[in-house]
Amino acid sequence: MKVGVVGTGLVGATAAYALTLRGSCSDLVLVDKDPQRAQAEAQDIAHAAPVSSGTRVGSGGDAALADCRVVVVAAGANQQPGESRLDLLDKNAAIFREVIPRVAEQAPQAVLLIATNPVDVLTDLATRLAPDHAVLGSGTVLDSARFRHLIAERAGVDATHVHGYVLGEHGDSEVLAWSTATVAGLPVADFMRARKLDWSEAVRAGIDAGTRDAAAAIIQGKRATYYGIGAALARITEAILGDRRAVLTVSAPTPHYGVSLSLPRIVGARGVEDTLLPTLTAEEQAALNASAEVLRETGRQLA
Ligand SMILES: NC(=O)C1=CN([C@@H]2O[C@H](COP(=O)(O)OP(=O)(O)OC[C@H]3O[C@@H](n4cnc5c(N)ncnc54)[C@H](O)[C@@H]3O)[C@@H](O)[C@H]2O)C=CC1
Ligand SMILES: CC(=O)C(=O)O
Repeated sequence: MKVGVVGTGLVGATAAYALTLRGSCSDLVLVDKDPQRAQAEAQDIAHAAPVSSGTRVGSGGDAALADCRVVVVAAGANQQPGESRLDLLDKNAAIFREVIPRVAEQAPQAVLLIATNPVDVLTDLATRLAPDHAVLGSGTVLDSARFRHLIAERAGVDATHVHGYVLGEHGDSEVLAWSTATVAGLPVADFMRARKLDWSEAVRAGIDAGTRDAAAAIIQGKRATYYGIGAALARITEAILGDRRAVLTVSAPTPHYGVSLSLPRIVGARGVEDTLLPTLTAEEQAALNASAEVLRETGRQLA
């Protein structure tokens, strides 16, 4: 149950911390182009292990990734205030062309879990660079969590009892699939009506903006996001290690759309085990088609 994290900046280190606190794996190895950074993060996180899970945490070069079952890739630049995720494409694609073949060689059995942005386009690229590996991206797992959190606040219930999927790009064109949203098993609109809670257009618009613009707002306030994605990466990793068949909106190559994007998928030992096609309204489906086109167009710029 060994996991590697490549790129131990804010996202990679926070994912490693979450994996350690949750006891997701027995061994964790941190790798970065700055070995001192990886070593220092590993030391710091290792000090959380005796008071949490006992996970063995270390660092090393690429060779330390041998025997990993999952490698989380969070290497690369993050957004500056005002930048979109797609603006990161050129620099992070260059990093991936260098990093992914090395990771694939050192960790031949690993599922590669991509976090670096733009995550959908880089999931496609990593799939091409590591054709013998299972590859998936964190996709909209984080966005779906943001969506659920905001609905839960309005509904006044525990967010773990709220479900709902964000589909398509992890980015500006993402689709909040309201028709999939439920609270305690009820369609969200029915729940709100039954509880006499405000479910006006303005409330829904606020949830849309709060989900779609969350990253920009957090980056404006503290320059980066990392706690939400750290927990999401730990959750996806656990689904793979434990063959949990968890339903998560991860990103993966999707022949129907000709690109990697997020749909609800069953995640297990081989990464994506199956893809679910939710019944969407005509409006949601049109928005998903448009989101796929944004990603296809961005992918063409890369080719
Ligand atoms: N998928 C998602 O939902 C999210 C994705 N991200 C993305 O995660 C990525 C990382 O973000 P942060 O950790 O905030 O950035 P950061 O700048 O804190 O860390 C990036 C790390 O990558 C390392 N790195 C760069 N080139 C490398 C190479 N060739 N080999 C190994 N390591 C290398 C750097 O040394 C640095 O430690 C960004 O692309 C960011 O946009 C961030 C939040 C959410
Ligand atoms: C930065 C980013 O992709 C996010 O927080 O959603």
